[in-house]
Amino acid sequence: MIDRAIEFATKAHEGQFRKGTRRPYIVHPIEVKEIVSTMTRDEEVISAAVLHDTIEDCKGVTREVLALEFSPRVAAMVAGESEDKSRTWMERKTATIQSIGNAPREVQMIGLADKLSNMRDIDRDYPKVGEELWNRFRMKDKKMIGWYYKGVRDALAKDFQKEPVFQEYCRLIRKNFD
Ligand SMILES: Nc1nc2c(ncn2[C@@H]2O[C@H](COP(=O)(O)OP(=O)(O)O)[C@@H](OP(=O)(O)OP(=O)(O)O)[C@H]2O)c(=O)[nH]1
Repeated sequence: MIDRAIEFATKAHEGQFRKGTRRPYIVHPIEVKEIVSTMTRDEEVISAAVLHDTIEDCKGVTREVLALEFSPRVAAMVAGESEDKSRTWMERKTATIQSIGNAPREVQMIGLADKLSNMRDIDRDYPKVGEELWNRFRMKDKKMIGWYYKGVRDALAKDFQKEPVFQEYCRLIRKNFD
């Protein structure tokens, strides 16, 4: 199932790049899969990690499509990672911070892996690009971007304190946002 998910996500994200770069988008879901694999061996969770941005970002991919191609549980996990893009940045990020603390463990794991992968990108790009980096994002304000990543960190702290990937996430936030 994991191989099929990689194939599906590679096709779905074809032609997409990470914001402001020529890095093929698929690099990010693959990294999220690798981070999640350090926390679980559950194939459906690992597959959902690879697929986590397909409903949000890929034309024609819906919860129903993923339920048929993979399983209703995989589809539900990916839907749990998807933001409603008709809402504003502030509304979406506030809703994520409020919901992730009480979300099912697998949705939390994929959410944490997603944010850690983004933090690794920021940690790699910030020294090269400098303050211009924040212009890549919808919310161009470093303070607000930091507010969001810290909100997710605080919501997950009680359940993930002992996970090495959570500790790495906290370290990268301190390094780049404190
Ligand atoms: N750090 C980083 N992020 C990039 C890059 N390319 C794309 N992204 C994506 O950008 C999103 C954050 O961008 P914003 O402009 O702040 O927010 P938005 O797309 O949700 O409106 C993240 O999506 P998300 O995971 O759906 O949302 P989030 O919950 O992490 O904000 C992240 O995966 C990149 O090169 N570096």
